[in-house]
Amino acid sequence: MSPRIIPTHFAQQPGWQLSVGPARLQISAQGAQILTYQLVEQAPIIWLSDLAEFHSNSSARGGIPICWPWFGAIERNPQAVQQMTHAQAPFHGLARLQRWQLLSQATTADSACLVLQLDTQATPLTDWPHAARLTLEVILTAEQLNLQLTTDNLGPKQLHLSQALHSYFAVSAIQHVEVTGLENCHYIETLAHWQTRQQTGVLRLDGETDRIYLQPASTLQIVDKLWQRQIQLHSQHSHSAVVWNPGPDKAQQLSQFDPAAWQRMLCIETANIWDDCLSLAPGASHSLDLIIECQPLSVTN
Ligand SMILES: O=P(O)(O)OC[C@H]1O[C@@H](O)[C@H](O)[C@@H](O)[C@@H]1O
Repeated sequence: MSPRIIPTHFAQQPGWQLSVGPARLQISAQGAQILTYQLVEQAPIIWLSDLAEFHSNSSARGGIPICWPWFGAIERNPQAVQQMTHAQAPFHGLARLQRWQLLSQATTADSACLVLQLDTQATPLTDWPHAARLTLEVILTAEQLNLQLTTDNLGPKQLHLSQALHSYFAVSAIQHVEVTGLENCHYIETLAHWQTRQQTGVLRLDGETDRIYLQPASTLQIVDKLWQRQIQLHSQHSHSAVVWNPGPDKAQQLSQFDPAAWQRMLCIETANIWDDCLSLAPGASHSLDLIIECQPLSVTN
């Protein structure tokens, strides 16, 4: 079957289903949020909560929400980012709360490409009165998912922002997973007074984890021994990454989240945060690139 893009809905939210060879992807116009990504007859690569809800003005739990024009709590961002909005600013910014516009869609013999846009000059954001264009280009092939998130500063002043592609990955069981590519990196331990620490060896998770890694390798891997597979994240123009898992206690408080689901997911968020925030002069633009691919462990190890 040749590559396809089919319009669909997630509850009342418009979206699209992309298929290329064995690769399947679903994306919603709400937040330009990728909801699912997997290869047919294999376990999902991107995790979507069984309890996910699809509403306007909010994001579904799972997939790849886009955090922009700030990441996390506004007060944890540099002053310059904070000054672009007000104190009541919602967690993870405004982009995931908006419905994005479809700019283009196309297929080739071996790919499907969809481009969504949020233009704050055409449709101003009341909590962030600046002119910018945010564009997500999604290119799906049989082997890879390619994402490019571009910010263009359309206004007359410097733009200061933080952002992340907040990817939720599916894992067999969190205790059987290792993350490589973070060895020796410094990280901010947000669960211990935001202290700076240093990673020794590969990362194994055994409970709540919420860390900002600084200067990670450009390729990170989730090595899943039970599922005998490796998910690779190749990034460009990102020098920070968040690793998040709610663990058993926080899982009970999360919206749209089965309390046991923390054992089956892991977020690795490809980011520009902390001392990696963006500062864009008038007319300047920045593209954050992420390629996700999944291979059997026997091929790579
Ligand atoms: O529930 P939200 O707003 O989608 O956020 C989920 C998580 O997102 C992560 O990026 C943060 O590091 C966590 O602290 C946070 O809990």
